[in-house]
Amino acid sequence: MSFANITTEQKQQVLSELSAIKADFATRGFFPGTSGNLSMRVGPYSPDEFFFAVTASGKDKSKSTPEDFLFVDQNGKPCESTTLKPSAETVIHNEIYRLTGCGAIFHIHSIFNGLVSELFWERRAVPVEGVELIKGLGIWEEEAVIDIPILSNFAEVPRIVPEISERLASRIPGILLRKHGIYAWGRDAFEAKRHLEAFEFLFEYVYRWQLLMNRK
Ligand SMILES: CSCCC(=O)C(=O)COP(=O)(O)O
Ligand SMILES: [Zn+2]
Repeated sequence: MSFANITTEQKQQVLSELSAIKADFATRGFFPGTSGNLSMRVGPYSPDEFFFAVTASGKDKSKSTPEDFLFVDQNGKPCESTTLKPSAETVIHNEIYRLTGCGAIFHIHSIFNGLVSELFWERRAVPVEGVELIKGLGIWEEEAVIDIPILSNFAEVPRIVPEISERLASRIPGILLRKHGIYAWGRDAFEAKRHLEAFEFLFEYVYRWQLLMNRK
């Protein structure tokens, strides 16, 4: 199966879903200073061969243009001739697709995800206990207790990749990079968006709970 076998309709469907999510996230202030990146897979999947649309690097993600996305392969190489550069963090998307076979991955930077990543850095995970919105991550047990993994962040993005396979926890659909941002994924864009929103809610909840507990 090569990229040439993927139909124009399949590609258009992915681009239109991603554009809608990008516009929605932009109105919510999820892309400060051009940060963040989004991707969605298209066509069949095997860990050795897959294709996805990803945001172009360094763009103002609150703007909608015909140059917002490009298609890349499992090595992060563009599938079509283009002058666009894929997100500088495409290698992270590649590794998450390779390990999980998921259908979409969304990454944003926020004050709360940055703060909790530092607050809980020593334990390398953000603990969340019994908060209802854990169900938004697809974990339905009563009073669930979860640990959201925090990974090292490096300016040289490929250095982040080895830790992903070491730390990715099967039931938690996301990883937090220290003082950087959250990567959330799902079977499709709907699920990845629900996971991202649930993570962001839980990060703010945990942060505020810590403040309450530690007030004098
Ligand atoms: C300007 S934010 C620093 C890069 C980053 O963390 C990010 O999410 C955006 O990078 P991209 O190459 O995807 O635009
Ligand atoms: Zn980032």
